Amino acid sequence: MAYEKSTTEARSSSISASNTVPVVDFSRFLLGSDVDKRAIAREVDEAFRKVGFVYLQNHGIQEQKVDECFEWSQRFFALPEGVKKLAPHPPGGSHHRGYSGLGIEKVTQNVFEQEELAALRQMPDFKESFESGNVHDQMQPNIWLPDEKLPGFRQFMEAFFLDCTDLIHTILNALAISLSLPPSQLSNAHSQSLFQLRLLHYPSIPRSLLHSGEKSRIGAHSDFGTLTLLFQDDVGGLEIQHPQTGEFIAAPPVPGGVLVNIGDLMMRWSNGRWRSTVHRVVAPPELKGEREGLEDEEAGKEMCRPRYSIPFFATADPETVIECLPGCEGPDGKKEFEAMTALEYVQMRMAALYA
Ligand SMILES: O=C(O)CCC(=O)C(=O)O
Ligand SMILES: [Fe+2]
Repeated sequence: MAYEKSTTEARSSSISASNTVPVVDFSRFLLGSDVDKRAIAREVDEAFRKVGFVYLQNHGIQEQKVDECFEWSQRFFALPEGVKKLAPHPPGGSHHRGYSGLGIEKVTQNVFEQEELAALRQMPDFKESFESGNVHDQMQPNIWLPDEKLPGFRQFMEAFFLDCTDLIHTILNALAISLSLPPSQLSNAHSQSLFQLRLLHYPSIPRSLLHSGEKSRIGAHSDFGTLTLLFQDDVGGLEIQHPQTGEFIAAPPVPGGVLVNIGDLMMRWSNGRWRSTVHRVVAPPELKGEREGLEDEEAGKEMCRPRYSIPFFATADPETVIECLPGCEGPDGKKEFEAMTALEYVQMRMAALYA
């Protein structure tokens, strides 16, 4: 099954994104001189200060591998439900691996009250997901399908995990350089690379259900780790909340680019210097001609295309004490957040996701 490449319509909308979310050519960091590296580190720092998101182009992960990952994702989600459930996500939020079917997860923003969470889960996100992590992660071991159900899937995901891991460590080096810290200081605090590769599938759904709010693709939330990479297909629908105006603005796919954003843990660590920006996935923009030839009634039921995305979540080593990084203090030396370990923080957030 071929992964369909971008349409002209989706490509043209990417122009508006670059007005809001900066696009940075990361090859100058990967291959450039020390002067180039510092310049790019400054650009990334500025993007994270202003928007919390940046598109990196020429990021070093081959486009063909990203395409292949989307193809595997499509193959996985096309399997019968009964097969996908042979790799079940365990109940609860402490072991975040394996397959979650439609309507299991409800992404929430800062809702820890049990009753309120229960109410929100009446309208779960209309998506299914598969999570995998580091092969050395003993706290959250991977949960794979029996290999014969999708031969090659596990091998590919384990390799892609390493590609994404390398990119995360390189971005962390850029961030350390931007703060004039020893270049590997942040990377060293992620030495165990206890990261999470997530395959997401938002099935086709009537547009009207997304518009009316009866169903959602992914509700407004911020990510809770340090950094997230986000690969998206050409469908669109991702929106980020503009930090100044509060308005949600489209963050469509930029061909060949990966979207990178700051999570809550990094926001705390940087004393609020880098923003953990709220984002969501809504109905995608309509393609030209999509409604042509439809009667009004049918048009109302018009289906949104299915969407696939691949987020990769990074977090710091569990024992890392997250307290204001040198150089990030407020004007009067003020630290906004109390120190806590990365583990304490992540456990608090996960518990709210799957109670
Ligand atoms: O599917 C997307 O584009 C966004 C996914 C996301 O924000 C998440 O999984 O945290
Ligand atoms: Fe997210």
